[in-house]
Amino acid sequence: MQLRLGASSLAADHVSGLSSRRAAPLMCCFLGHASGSSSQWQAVKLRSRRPWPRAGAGSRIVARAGGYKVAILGAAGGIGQPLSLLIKMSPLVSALHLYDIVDVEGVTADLGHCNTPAKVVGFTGQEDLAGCLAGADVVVIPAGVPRKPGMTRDDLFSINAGIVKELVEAVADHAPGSLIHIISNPVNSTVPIAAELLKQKGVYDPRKLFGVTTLDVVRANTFVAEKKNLPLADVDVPVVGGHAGATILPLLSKARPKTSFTDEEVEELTARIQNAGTEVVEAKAGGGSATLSMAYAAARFIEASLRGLDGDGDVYECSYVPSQAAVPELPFFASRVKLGRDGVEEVVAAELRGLTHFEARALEALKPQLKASIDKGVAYAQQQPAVAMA
Ligand SMILES: NC(=O)c1ccc[n+]([C@@H]2O[C@H](COP(=O)([O-])OP(=O)(O)OC[C@H]3O[C@@H](n4cnc5c(N)ncnc54)[C@H](O)[C@@H]3O)[C@@H](O)[C@H]2O)c1
Ligand SMILES: O=C(O)C[C@H](O)C(=O)O
Repeated sequence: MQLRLGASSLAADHVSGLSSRRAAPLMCCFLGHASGSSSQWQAVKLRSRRPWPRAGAGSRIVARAGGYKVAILGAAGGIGQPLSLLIKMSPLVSALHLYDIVDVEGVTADLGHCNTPAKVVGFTGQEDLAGCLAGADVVVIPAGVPRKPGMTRDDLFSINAGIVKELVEAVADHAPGSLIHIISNPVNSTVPIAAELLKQKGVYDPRKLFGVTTLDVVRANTFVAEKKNLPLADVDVPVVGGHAGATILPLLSKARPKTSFTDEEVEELTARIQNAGTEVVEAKAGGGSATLSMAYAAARFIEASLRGLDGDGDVYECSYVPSQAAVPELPFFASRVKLGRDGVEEVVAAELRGLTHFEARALEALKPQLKASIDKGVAYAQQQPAVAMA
């Protein structure tokens, strides 16, 4: 049984009591306690559906049944804590390593009392990074400062670039084969920074580097379901481009189920999805940015990645990845990707075909902004001397 958080989730069907692996998958969320035996987990069946796109004839689930090690860097923060809890609940995870520069001991002790199988170990201070990262299958980086009202994500660059640099260099040294999920903003620049640093260290595998943009999809699904009065679990809206303002491009014309929108609805929904982060920043009034919805979204993306590693042949999520398959002039772009045993197996570039006039115009408009953020990240990393960790 697997913890499933995403609309495009597909996993072992005994959660739902379905007898056939070919049966339509269910989106479930887990409630309450887990006794240590995964069969005792409670699942809420929200709906039964097949994710986009349809499974190919050869798709199948070959479960390694978990045993994965996930490391979370920045685990004591606003995102890190609820994310750690959600990952502690995943039966796919046997080891959960938590790293932060503060407060990690308390978080580790607290989480360690949950009777789910993953063993939680806390690490703090640079000298502990090696132990935290050794053998990690997935490394998640939510470390960094969040926005306050009036700031853009790019305003975080000067602080977060250095944090991401330090942590990615440690991943290169101690967990070079892991999948790396970057949450720290500005994602449009921090992912290019990571790519350059991994190249400098000689361990770059573009299939294994991800900017986490799942929250944009989660928001788009929620807002579209509300607007069109659709069952939440039915809705799947691809969001492409990047993760800041106008670079966030929801493709409403490609939403599932097929839905028609007026021009006003497209404009209103697109603007809401693009500004949703700011909506939360303003509502928190200086208390930070999205943490709970972000933890939910990151858990969904981690779970999808683990299912890919585990051999599930039908896992798709949107993510900001190093690939020019979708837009040749942009070396990083958020697309729907197929996740497999080695990370990205395929970038679904076809999704950018047949866009509406509105979407095509928005895509053209976002390119200079996204390119500038990519170039800024690359330039930063190229000016940095690489540091080997002990
Ligand atoms: N990708 C997205 O969709 C998305 C969504 C929400 C927030 N974010 C970003 O995530 C980041 C974190 O947000 P938050 O609300 O959790 O912030 P937070 O301040 O609550 O937590 C950040 C944590 O990082 C830790 N940290 C700082 N420097 C570190 C280092 N060198 N090594 C390890 N840990 C370190 C801090 O101690 C803190 O615990 C921000 O940059 C925010 O903009 C991204
Ligand atoms: O808006 C932010 O600064 C945080 C995050 O990128 C979000 O989209 O919520």
